[in-house]
Amino acid sequence: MEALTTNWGVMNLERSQGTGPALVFVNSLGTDLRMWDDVISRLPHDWATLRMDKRGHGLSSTAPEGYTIPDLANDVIAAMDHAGIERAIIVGCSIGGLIAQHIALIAPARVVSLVLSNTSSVLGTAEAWQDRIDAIRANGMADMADKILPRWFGPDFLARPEATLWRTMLAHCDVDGYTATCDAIAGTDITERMQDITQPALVIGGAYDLATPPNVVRALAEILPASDLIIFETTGHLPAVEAPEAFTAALTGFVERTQS
Ligand SMILES: O=C(O)CC1=CCC(=O)O1
Repeated sequence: MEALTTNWGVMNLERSQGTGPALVFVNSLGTDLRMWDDVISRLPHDWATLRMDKRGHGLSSTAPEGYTIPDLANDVIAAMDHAGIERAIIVGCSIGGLIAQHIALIAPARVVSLVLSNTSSVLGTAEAWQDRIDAIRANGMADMADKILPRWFGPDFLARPEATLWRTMLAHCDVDGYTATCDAIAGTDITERMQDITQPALVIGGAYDLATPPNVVRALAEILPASDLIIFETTGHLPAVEAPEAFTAALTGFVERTQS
């Protein structure tokens, strides 16, 4: 764990050094950097990794509301600067994938390639996000966590005791941090700019994903100029948690194929 002081508060980072490829991991809404634990522990030991808790998530400070996805992309770039990582493979899940796409647009020289897990160029509708924000303000995160868990996980993982741990992570999320992040997602649609992302991309989906279903993920792969697509048959929205072996195999295969 490492603390990076920013103009909005302190960002929690974790990194490992290595002489191999550098990978930067960006997590989803309501999760913290632990979502990548079971992937990072399976990577070749000489690969360098960096991950962080977004504003209002995990051990990072909660920033005043009103920030955007480009602000969150600049937070990742600041973390890369701090870690001395000039170029990296950016691996993002859901909002993390949206942030990764923004990094490719605003700082293309920093991006070797993209791994876009369970994401799109636009996530949900502004109305649905406002409904979620209103519901959380009225009933709290624990109530929302019960509704979100079946969106996160396929039936196999939902039946396992570990699913409860992920519900707890979500239920403990800071309300202001979580809702400000929902608001940032609600204001974002970069579909028109996707042709400008020319780096190789691996797009990953899950057959049981209710948040970004396979048709949404497939459409993202089709719109990106250079992409491969994998749909996992047993997972939902968080395959890095549900099926870390398969996720890591797909990730390492892609990195080895596209490394330049
Ligand atoms: O919480 C959900 O419904 C799933 C999700 C949407 C954006 C994100 O990062 O996770």
